[in-house]
Amino acid sequence: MSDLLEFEKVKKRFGGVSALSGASFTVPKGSVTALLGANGAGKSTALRVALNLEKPSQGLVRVLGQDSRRIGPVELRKIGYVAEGMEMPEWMTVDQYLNWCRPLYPDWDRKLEEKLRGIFHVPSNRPLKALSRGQRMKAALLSVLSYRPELLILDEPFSGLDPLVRDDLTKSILELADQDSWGVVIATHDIEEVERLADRVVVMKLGKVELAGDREELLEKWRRVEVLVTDEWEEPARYPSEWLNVKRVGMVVRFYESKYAKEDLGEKLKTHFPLTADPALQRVSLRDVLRVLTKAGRVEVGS
Ligand SMILES: Nc1ncnc2c1ncn2[C@@H]1O[C@H](COP(=O)(O)OP(=O)(O)OP(=O)(O)O)[C@@H](O)[C@H]1O
Repeated sequence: MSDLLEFEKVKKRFGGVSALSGASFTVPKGSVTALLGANGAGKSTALRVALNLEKPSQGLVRVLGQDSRRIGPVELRKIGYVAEGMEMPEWMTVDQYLNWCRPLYPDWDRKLEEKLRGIFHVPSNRPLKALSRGQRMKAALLSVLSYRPELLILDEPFSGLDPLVRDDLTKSILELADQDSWGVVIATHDIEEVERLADRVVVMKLGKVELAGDREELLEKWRRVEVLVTDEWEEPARYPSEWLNVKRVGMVVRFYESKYAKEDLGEKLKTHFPLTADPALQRVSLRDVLRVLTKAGRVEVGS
């Protein structure tokens, strides 16, 4: 099994609301997959279906190779789930909470727990209800990372946290991701976090997957192109549909090529800019790709 999580044409309806409308994507072993999309795109629902907190109305979700509707304690011991605003036993102190969690997980790694405590500095004798948002998130992550889950499912874990806390959390996750053959799926609006953490992206829109794949492969297909035109140049009636956000400012035409292949782009440039010299090509960031696609109405990512 190389995919820890597989969604096959999954639909989920809540009464008249379609939260998932045929979503398909995978989270392979060894990957950190970011689940992106505007508010209401279906990210949390997808993760809840994966955890069997909701049943799919149609389609199939496999989690660690099992139909999500059949997963039970055995699988759940290998899955870590942390979501913003998740319920925790508020009256327990962090120490009591970890003491309570430890025997539930045969793979609990005491050394790793100590190491993470050293990094996170969560006040151990304070009840969970008295912790700040960041401290709560750290306590929650501590309680799942310590049993080295095969699949870590995070729903908006960093929203509203200060940059230093986010750094701590990101580092700990990446450290684990390096060591083990495990996988992470993280629903987020935070593109910066995605750029640092994820090697795969899945972008959802209205319950469907609009774009999915390896981050580097995706970025390799994109270039920002700048062409210097002359007075004789006549603007073509149409540009190739894979050229997005085409703009002319003075004698410069700029656009984003979204299906970059060196020779192919050379040919297209010759056709549309026959008289011009070498164009300037630049690689782009994931943030740019998502911004341009959002503008073109292809996807929505939110903030
Ligand atoms: N229990 C529910 N009952 C009714 N509708 C729901 C329920 N859960 C989710 N929905 C609806 O399903 C759609 C998808 O919601 P979901 O929470 O999965 O989106 P999301 O991508 O996680 O959004 P956000 O980024 O705002 O967290 C929304 O229209 C939401 O209102």
